[in-house]
Amino acid sequence: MRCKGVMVILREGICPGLTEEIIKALQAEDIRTVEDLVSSDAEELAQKCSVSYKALVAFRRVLLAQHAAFPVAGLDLYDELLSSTSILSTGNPSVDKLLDSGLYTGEITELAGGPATGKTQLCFSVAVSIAHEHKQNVLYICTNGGMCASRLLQMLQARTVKTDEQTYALQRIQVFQVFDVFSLLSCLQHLRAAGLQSSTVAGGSVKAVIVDSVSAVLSCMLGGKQNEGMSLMMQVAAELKMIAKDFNTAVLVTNHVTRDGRGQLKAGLGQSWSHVPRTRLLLQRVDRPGAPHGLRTATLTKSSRQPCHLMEEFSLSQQSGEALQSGFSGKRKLNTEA
Ligand SMILES: Nc1ncnc2c1ncn2[C@@H]1O[C@H](COP(=O)(O)OP(=O)(O)OP(=O)(O)O)[C@@H](O)[C@H]1O
Repeated sequence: MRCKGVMVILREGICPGLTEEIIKALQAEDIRTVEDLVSSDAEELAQKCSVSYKALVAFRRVLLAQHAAFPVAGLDLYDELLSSTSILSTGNPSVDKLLDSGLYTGEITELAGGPATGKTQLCFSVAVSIAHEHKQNVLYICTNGGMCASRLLQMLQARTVKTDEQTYALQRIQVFQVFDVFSLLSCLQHLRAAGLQSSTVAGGSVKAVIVDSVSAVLSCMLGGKQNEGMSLMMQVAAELKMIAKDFNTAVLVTNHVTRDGRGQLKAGLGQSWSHVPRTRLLLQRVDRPGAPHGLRTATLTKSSRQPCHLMEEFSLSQQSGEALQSGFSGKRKLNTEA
């Protein structure tokens, strides 16, 4: 069951008939808040503080109506969650395996990795997969000038030869170019205020919001003595969380990486940001001799569903239904710390 507002202090005027005298009598029995009153045994309390049982029950009914949300059974809440959550394929089977089938709506997922590790290619793959396979809208916010429409089309062409299907899919991907944190924030605020809908030309709902990359506009604002960068970062985080929750949308962000004290790779933007994404994948290049050029690893470094440190290898040319060049993809255990 869920309740809200029950920590309200009992005071005169809060409920008809609840006089100062009665409040004092209740306080003498350690009943100080609405929560205390509604969770007490009315019969016992009536005897202890000489207030009529009928009056106490009436107070409880009024106060519950005023201060508590309609109670909902846990099972109903769970059913609601199941029916409203969608799992969206990323278009990359190896990455889907790590994410326990794909991106979950209502959550923020992060791709962290160094330069050219395939973050943008994977974002393209997600956009194409959602627009073409799921026939849903995607809002793609590009902060680093990395948007490449011809690459999106190339991925679509690998999925369908029908030009009208390619056109519809491209229409479902709305691209926003921003170049600093202020324009990112105002873009997110505008999209949220508009209910994510006004921006879609193809109709239908928005299933994913992609920000490639958050670190490109945030990392330059952090550090030094000023707290402004941290405050802006947490505002961006709050907007993304609200978008994910309020519109039941999958949010995908990309981040750079740094090294910790032991030289291990870790996602950038520091401790405060590290709590923002619910799931994080670390992308890395594969440099072993003879490895194909586009071979990458994805390692699960944060997850509430799967064991962390699971790793998959994949080829960048394998995205969104493209032909698999490397010829393998396998799950492994990695011995590094998140
Ligand atoms: N059509 C393609 N097929 C296969 N690989 C490609 C294709 N187009 C680009 N690439 C490769 O993708 C890599 C770049 O990946 P991407 O731009 O996704 O990296 P990134 O992690 O976003 O990097 P950055 O942080 O620098 O933006 C390059 O190595 C490039 O060779």
